[in-house]
Amino acid sequence: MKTPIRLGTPLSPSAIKVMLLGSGELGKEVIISLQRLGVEVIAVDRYPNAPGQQVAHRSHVIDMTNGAALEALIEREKPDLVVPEIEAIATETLVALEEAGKVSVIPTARAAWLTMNREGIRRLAGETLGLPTSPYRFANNLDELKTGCSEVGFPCVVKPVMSSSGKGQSKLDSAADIEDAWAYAANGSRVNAGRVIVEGFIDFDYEITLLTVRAREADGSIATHFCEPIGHIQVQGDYVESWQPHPMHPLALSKAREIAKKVTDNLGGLGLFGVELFVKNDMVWFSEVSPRPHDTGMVTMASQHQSEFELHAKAILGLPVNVALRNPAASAVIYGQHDAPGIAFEGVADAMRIPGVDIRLFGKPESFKRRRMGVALATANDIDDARIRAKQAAAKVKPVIVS
Ligand SMILES: Nc1ncnc2c1ncn2[C@@H]1O[C@H](COP(=O)(O)OP(=O)(O)OP(=O)(O)O)[C@@H](O)[C@H]1O
Ligand SMILES: NCC(=O)N[C@@H]1O[C@H](COP(=O)([O-])[O-])[C@@H](O)[C@H]1O
Ligand SMILES: [Mg+2]
Repeated sequence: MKTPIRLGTPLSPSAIKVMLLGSGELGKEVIISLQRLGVEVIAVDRYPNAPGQQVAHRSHVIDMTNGAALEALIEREKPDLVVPEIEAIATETLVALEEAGKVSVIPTARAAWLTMNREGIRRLAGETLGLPTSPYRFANNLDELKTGCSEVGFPCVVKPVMSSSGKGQSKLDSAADIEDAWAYAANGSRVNAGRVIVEGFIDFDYEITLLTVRAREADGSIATHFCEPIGHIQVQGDYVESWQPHPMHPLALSKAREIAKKVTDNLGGLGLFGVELFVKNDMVWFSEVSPRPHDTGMVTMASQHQSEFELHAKAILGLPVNVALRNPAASAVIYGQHDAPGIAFEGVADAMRIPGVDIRLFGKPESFKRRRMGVALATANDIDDARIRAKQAAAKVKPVIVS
């Protein structure tokens, strides 16, 4: 199916219909951007009233890892574009539907399939493209994990091959940690328990997300655009703070862009990618890539003229993009802090009184202690001040249980 270049009227025969597979906080912002262009949006997730479903034209709740259920929904809705928003999708079904010419997947069904599984993208990057990565092994059981750890060496990091936001991930300092890591990975896996990657630990100076956009040019070709690097801090494999622009040595920046270009060229299609890289001096390692907006990229809602969500929406529709920075900014995560449905948030006004601060609350129907429920955004003259403001603002927002 060709990329639409003519926009329509939603809920009419001229409508451009886009189906989001996954409708969390990232999808919600993509949907808002699509809505602004009069696109008809169908939001799908595994539970009702997901953030993006609250702002879409209509929504469906299905098990997106069930290929038959996914195919039936796509056949029924006949979207022009299918936009994966999470990894845990029956991506082999998307590959088959795309091959049959029944649907167009963003950026491509193959990209969604390869990046759903750490093995797919790691072998592509490390073995096919020859990009620098941490040393790695895969394991299907405890014995294989023991062998893998001894080959990779300590410290190392064990992760389920299918998981995100640090779920099931642990750092191992010695062989004494292997059994716990295996059990933890089996619990944290989103789709299939039982296969893990063990990666050598990279003692990086800092890590970045390089948002990379493949967008249509006036002559019909596809050009690659790089946003300014986003620096971030992760705790237990989950992002807690990000900022843009992260200053980089020119050589490291050019290596980062070269890696991002190689991997996104191979994945192909149109849209925004979050390329995760580790940096030490002028050495750069590829870590992983999301063929979609990235959680650390929420900072772009405050830092860029066009946020990563607007860039994704525009690029997938075949429209031109502007990746320019507007001003330095930072983001800090607001966790639920309680296990409860329908929580409330106090202190939002106090947070917003900090100069340059804005708050986003995602509207997730149920809170968990470590579930991301909102984000504080802050602009400033430099990233240090922006980070201070964002963290202060996030700390002022108090999730409370409503009895
Ligand atoms: N090999 C490694 N060496 C050093 N740090 C690592 C390594 N692998 C992961 N980490 C740390 O853990 C974080 C999360 O890892 P990774 O991105 O692989 O997990 P994830 O579950 O895919 O997270 P997300 O879905 O949020 O991107 C990294 O951003 C980095 O801070
Ligand atoms: N690192 C990936 C990431 O941040 N994905 C974002 O989190 C949502 C799931 O949140 P939940 O687990 O709270 O439902 C996803 O739908 C996506 O928006
Ligand atoms: Mg990651």
